[in-house]
Amino acid sequence: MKPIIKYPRQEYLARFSGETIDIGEVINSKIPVKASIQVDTLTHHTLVVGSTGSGKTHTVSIIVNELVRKTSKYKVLIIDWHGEYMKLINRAEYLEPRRMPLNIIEHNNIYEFIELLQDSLGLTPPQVYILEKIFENKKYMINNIYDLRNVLENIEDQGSWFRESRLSLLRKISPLTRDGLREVFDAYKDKIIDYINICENPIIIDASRIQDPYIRRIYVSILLKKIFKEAVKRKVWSRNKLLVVLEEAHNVLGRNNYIGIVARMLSEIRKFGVGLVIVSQSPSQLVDEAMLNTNTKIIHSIKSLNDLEVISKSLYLPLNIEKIIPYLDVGEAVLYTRGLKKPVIIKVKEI
Ligand SMILES: Nc1ncnc2c1ncn2[C@@H]1O[C@H](COP(=O)(O)OP(=O)(O)OP(=O)(O)O)[C@@H](O)[C@H]1O
Repeated sequence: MKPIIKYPRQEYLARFSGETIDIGEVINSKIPVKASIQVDTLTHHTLVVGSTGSGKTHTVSIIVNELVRKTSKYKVLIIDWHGEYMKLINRAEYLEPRRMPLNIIEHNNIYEFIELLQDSLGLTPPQVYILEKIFENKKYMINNIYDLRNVLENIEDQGSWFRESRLSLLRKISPLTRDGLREVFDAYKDKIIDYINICENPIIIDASRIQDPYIRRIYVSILLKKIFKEAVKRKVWSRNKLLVVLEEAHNVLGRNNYIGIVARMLSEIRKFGVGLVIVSQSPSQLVDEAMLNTNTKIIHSIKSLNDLEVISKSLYLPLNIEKIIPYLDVGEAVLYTRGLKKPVIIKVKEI
């Protein structure tokens, strides 16, 4: 049973510059005040955490809807892990992954592709070696994942270690070539960047349509890599910014299973106008970069001691706020963002 909790009388000391979006109200403040986030802060990344059912998806939807209502400066892409956003986002463009297929083998970026497979499929050094040798050999014309599978099936073994590693590599790659995935991983050219640029409304990519979470993770990682690389290479979102919502972020930014290229880009990507909203149930499972590189933090109710400890340490939370976090009601959260002197407890508004 929830104990009776006395919320502290809150002093709201804020100094914002530029445009802001309102996401709710400060609870128990001396005078009624809106809980706001500076629009410019969004490219400095946002972390939204909380136990299941605490209100994360709802809060992210409010941020997106308010942002789109307030300014046309941002494009929005939601990578929807569980397919929860469609009904919550105003005027969203909804896409299944097979309508946004990815060209996963890019010859000018082959080592990055191998690294990404290494992280997402858990490849061993011999398996990485085999992939490098295959791609370095001009004899093989590999344009898609099916060509790669063919080469792996037919390449001559150079000893027993090679055979063993080749076969287990084949077992890891084969799920990507299953029926129904051809449209997802076999694009001649990626359409995602052009689509983001022409689309006026928030885009939701419903990753949950890829049923196997192992393959979903690979799709999401490759999608993020494409967006980040494009931002760095062409500075496409330097003026028109892009907000990317990454649900269930521990799947690609998990402490023990992160995708290296995505984690590394967290600190860099803001310079190129891309802001991430990292959403997860468990902050303690996330790589340190996710805590360090997020300027805005929204913490819904958290029950686990490990998670509480990570949050308290990174925000220097005062004890009277820290001890309330496990008992916050659905939709209530601790907000800390640039422009606020100290974290405040808020009630996120209804949709
Ligand atoms: N601020 C709010 N005002 C009113 N209702 C809310 C608010 N926040 C969340 N809810 C309701 O609480 C329920 C759970 O919210 P939500 O799905 O956002 O939680 P969650 O943390 O994303 O859960 P999960 O981790 O399971 O996806 C939903 O029915 C939602 O409509």
